[in-house]
Amino acid sequence: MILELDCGNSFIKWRVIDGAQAVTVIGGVVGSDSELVSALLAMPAPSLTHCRLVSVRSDDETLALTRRLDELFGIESVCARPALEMAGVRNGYVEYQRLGLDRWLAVLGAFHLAKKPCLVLDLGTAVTSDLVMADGEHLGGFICPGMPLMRNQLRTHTRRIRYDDEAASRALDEMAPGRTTVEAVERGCLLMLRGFVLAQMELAKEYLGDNFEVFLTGGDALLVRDVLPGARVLPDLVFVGLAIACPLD
Ligand SMILES: Nc1ncnc2c1ncn2[C@@H]1O[C@H](COP(=O)(O)OP(=O)(O)O)[C@@H](O)[C@H]1O
Ligand SMILES: CC(C)(COP(=O)(O)O)[C@@H](O)C(=O)NCCC(=O)O
Ligand SMILES: [K+]
Repeated sequence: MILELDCGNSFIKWRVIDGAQAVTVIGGVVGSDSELVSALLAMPAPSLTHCRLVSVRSDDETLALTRRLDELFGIESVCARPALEMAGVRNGYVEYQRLGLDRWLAVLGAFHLAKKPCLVLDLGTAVTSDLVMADGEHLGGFICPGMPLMRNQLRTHTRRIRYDDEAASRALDEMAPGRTTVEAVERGCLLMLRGFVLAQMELAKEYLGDNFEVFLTGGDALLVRDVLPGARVLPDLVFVGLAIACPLD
């Protein structure tokens, strides 16, 4: 059994796959290392043999987690590393090491699945967009704040915008002009996000032509699915790239 981890800025996405069949046995989303450990300890006897992971956290944080996994389960972790070129994709960053590893893996996964030009949108703490041409050349991309960052900026940098997360989730049931603060902020931020992804579609047409595939991933992917009807929504896209970047055989 292989443990796979995608350590983002807010959450750790984890899953255990049966190495032989590459079938997901169990998985989830947790908020901390300790929650991950609890979830893993609660699993019904899954003998973990390997771990592979991608992290956009600090090296110290990542090391602390891999040490704990080694202590508890006796498994060594293989971490995805930056690369200039891999699986037919050429990293477009001026300094390839600086491209977020979650972005790199999502791009590798998308190009592997599409085998044609791709626009990759990842909606997490931050929202990222990456463009890849037909020949695998990664053109670079864009980063903007995601929903959690937008709402938290408003809540912490104004005096009178205050509401809790539970109210926030209800506010998006409709998109009419907000009649409460929570509705006004949540719907306003969501419109910004939708505007961003639509702008990316226009850019992608300009740079990639008309025949490109759109991939949508990250915890908030579903919030913009309506405005991107042709997009492939793949919550596990980073894991597709992780398997390419860290083969275990
Ligand atoms: N099961 C879930 N647990 C946590 N967050 C979730 C879940 N489903 C959707 N989300 C949303 O996903 C967002 C975080 O996305 P994610 O891709 O995990 O971010 P990151 O990779 O930056 O940690 C949050 O804004 C939250 O609204
Ligand atoms: C842009 C990101 C913060 C996105 O992180 P996430 O929202 O997935 O937690 C991450 O990919 C990152 O730290 N990138 C390094 C900077 C860059 O890609 O240019
Ligand atoms: K992201």
